Parts: sequence; structure tokens; C-alpha cells
Amino acid sequence: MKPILQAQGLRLAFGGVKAADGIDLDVGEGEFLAIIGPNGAGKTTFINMCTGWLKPQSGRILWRGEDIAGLPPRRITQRGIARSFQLPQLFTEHTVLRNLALAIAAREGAFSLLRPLLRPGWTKEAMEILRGFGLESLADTRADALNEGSRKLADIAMAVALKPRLLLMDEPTSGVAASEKLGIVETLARVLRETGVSAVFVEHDMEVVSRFADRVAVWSQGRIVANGPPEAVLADPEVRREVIGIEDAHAAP
Ligand SMILES: Nc1ncnc2c1ncn2[C@@H]1O[C@H](COP(=O)(O)OP(=O)(O)OP(=O)(O)O)[C@@H](O)[C@H]1O
Repeated sequence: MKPILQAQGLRLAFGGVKAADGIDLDVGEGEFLAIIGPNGAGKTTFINMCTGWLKPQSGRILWRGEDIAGLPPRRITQRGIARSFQLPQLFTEHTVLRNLALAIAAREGAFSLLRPLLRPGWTKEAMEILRGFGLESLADTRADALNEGSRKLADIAMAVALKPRLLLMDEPTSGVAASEKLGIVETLARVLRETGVSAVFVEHDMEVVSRFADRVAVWSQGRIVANGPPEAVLADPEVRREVIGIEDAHAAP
């Protein structure tokens, strides 16, 4: 698979904490890559470095051959890399439709608090995106009235409105009821595959990982300790013990 993003030798320490201790990772065109690992392993730090929120102290992040490490977030978004957050970043006092239209206005470089009027074409496009996510019936609902699952999808829909080639998602299903999780990931995976967007997502739910990821990278103490197809990585006794917290009954004492 042709890589669109290549992280090479990324290092970043906060005081004595090595949040990135030599991260090498390729993301393939059209790939769905899951990142798993215990709390504090450096998963969010990796996403923050790839999206310009943190600057690595050394290493490179190649995007279609260009080193984007240290560029400001806006410049990285313009190149086709978007992100969604652990806590959705919607404008809570606006409707879902308006949030989407504002994201489109931002993509077009037309967002300004002094020019709040939205063009009809943007609203139409926003509605089409909402339809793709199955959120059309919530278009006129205020963002702060959404349940957690719909709020997560609306947040991801806003990132998709930026027309990215790669979307990085930090725990897209955190805080969502267990019964809703698989439906949410199914929806976002369908939309991203239909639009040809590659995805990197941090996830703690191993059922989600095994069903939706093409590949899994396992983080531990700022390093990648395993990287491969979900069926192989999630069966690895060390990954099961250290990351998933499962002691295999047949494992040697
Ligand atoms: N801005 C910061 N300043 C100081 N320390 C930080 C900062 N960001 C992260 N860290 C530290 O770096 C380490 C990695 O943090 P990071 O948030 O990347 O881990 P994570 O794997 O995403 O964890 P979680 O699963 O809990 O979200 C942690 O020890 C964290 O406390």
C-alpha cells in the first residue's frame, strides 16, 4: 500500500517523560489504522504532532514527500489532514446544520465572525454530508442537545467537511454507550471509505479494532511495540496482557 503519511524517528519529551521515543510509522492510502495502548503511552501526542498541535523535538513527518513537522495546524489542514477530538469541538449554541456549514465556510477560507452569513451552496453541501452520516433528522437540533453518539458523529462530519485525505480521530467512541459504539464506527467507516479518506484512530474497544481496522499499531511508553493485522496483533500474548489486560488461561506462569 502506497504511504501517504510517513512518521520517521519522532521524539518529544515533556521533562523526563518520553511521550514519543522514536516513532516510525507509515499510513497507507485508503488505510484504516488503529492505535491502541495504555493510558499515557503517547497516542494523543502522536496525533498532536501529525496535526501541528505539537512540534516534535526531532524526526520528520512526510506528507506526500513534504516534511510537515512543526507546521501550524491550519497549514496542515489545508494540505488535507483533519482531526476529530476526544471531546467534540462543536459550537454548542448552533444547530448541527449550521456547525457543518461553518466548517465548509472555514474550508473555503470565508469563516469570519464579522461575516456570519452562510452561502446557500454551503448549507446544501452540509445537508448532503449530514445525510451520509444519517444525521439529517438532527439538522435543526442544537449541538448541545445531541446525545454523545450523535455528537461524536457530528464532530467527525465537520472534519469530513474539510475534505481531508487523511482523518486522525482520538477515541471516536469514548463516552458512547456500548450499544451505540459499533453502529457509530460502522457509519464513519462507510462514509470514509466512500469518500476515499484514510483514517488513523485511537481506540480502546478491541471489538471495534478487530472489526474495522486494516492494521493495528500498539503504543507503549512512547514507542510502537507491535504493528500488524488485527488478528495477529490482538492474539499476541504480550499485547493481550499489557494492553488489553487479559491473562490467557493457558499462558505459562
Ligand atoms: N502538554 C503536555 N505537557 C506535559 N506532559 C504531557 C503533555 N502532553 C502529554 N504529556 C504526557 O506525555 C505522556 C503521553 O501522553 P498522551 O496524552 O500522548 O498519552 P495517551 O496514550 O494518549 O494517553 P490516554 O490514553 O490517557 O489519552 C503522558 O505521560 C502525559 O502526561
